[in-house]
Amino acid sequence: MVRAPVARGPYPIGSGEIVIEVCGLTKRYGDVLAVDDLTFAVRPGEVTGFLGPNGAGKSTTLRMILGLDAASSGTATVGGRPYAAQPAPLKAVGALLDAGAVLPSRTAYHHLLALAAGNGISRGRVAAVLAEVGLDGVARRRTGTFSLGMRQRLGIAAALLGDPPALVFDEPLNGLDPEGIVWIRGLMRRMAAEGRAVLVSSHLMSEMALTADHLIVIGRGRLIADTAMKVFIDAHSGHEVLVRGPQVETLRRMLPPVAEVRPDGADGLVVTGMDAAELGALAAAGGVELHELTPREPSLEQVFMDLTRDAVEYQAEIGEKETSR
Ligand SMILES: Nc1ncnc2c1ncn2[C@@H]1O[C@H](COP(=O)(O)OP(=O)(O)OP(=O)(O)O)[C@@H](O)[C@H]1O
Repeated sequence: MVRAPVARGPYPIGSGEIVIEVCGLTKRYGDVLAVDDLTFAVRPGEVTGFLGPNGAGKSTTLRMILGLDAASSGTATVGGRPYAAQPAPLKAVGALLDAGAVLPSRTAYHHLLALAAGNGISRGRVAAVLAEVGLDGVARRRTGTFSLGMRQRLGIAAALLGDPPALVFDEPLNGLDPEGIVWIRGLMRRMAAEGRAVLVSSHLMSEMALTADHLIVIGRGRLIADTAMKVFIDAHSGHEVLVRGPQVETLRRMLPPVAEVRPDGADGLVVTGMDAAELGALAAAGGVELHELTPREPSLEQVFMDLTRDAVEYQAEIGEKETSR
């Protein structure tokens, strides 16, 4: 399938080219299988949401992509090479993993300048990325005085320093105020529109629904879903109708076999397999009095929780065993 270009930018867009590729990736920590035979690809021009409950293996996967942890087996590559084989890593992939990992006595400018010098990046890029993240006014301040939101912006400036075609963000919205959240969402969208591949982890579906074009869901280190966000939303929305009234039992007996039904309180039914118009018409034809007829969409958060329930229960069991020791 040929994908339409989403915007002009310095990177190839819509070619379907894979920028980050994970193949059979596995990581064991002693008895813990943190990442289990994971395979997925991150494409340019898209924000790919990397979603999973706490402990699912997201950070471990990102750390292996970035060469910070060695895989037990399998491979993770950026632009076709493992991170360790990148001639200029900051020019291949920019990452925001831990916004706190900055010397507090250094100014923002000198922090970025040291990174640039170590990676063969020009001094001019430092000023450019400080402006991009809105820190140019505080460039000469020590980072120890920065708020979490400012440290997060500095971490993103560092990620952008090498103007890389791939960006990796681990839970970048954690702890941010609403303004910071809106800003990072906008930045991720902008980076993708420029043609970069953006991989961003989160444990909240609601965040991803607003930001990501593509979704990779993991649980217990394993792949659960790898799908376009639109396909995911379409597949999981608009299938329930709540019906209320004094004669819902009569309506229940009139329903065709395609309808599935469960009670909701004494006078309500939740019907799947028929839309509100079909149900309303059926009730009218049968002379059934209705007091409510409401299409309901399960929240994406609910769908995500259903998808990953087994993984979460597994984690809870482990937790219980550990605490009962
Ligand atoms: N250095 C380590 N040593 C031992 N076990 C580890 C180590 N790092 C991670 N783990 C375990 O690997 C599993 C996956 O952890 P990971 O941090 O990758 O998950 P996550 O999806 O990023 O979770 P969260 O959303 O809580 O950050 C967990 O069971 C965790 O306890």
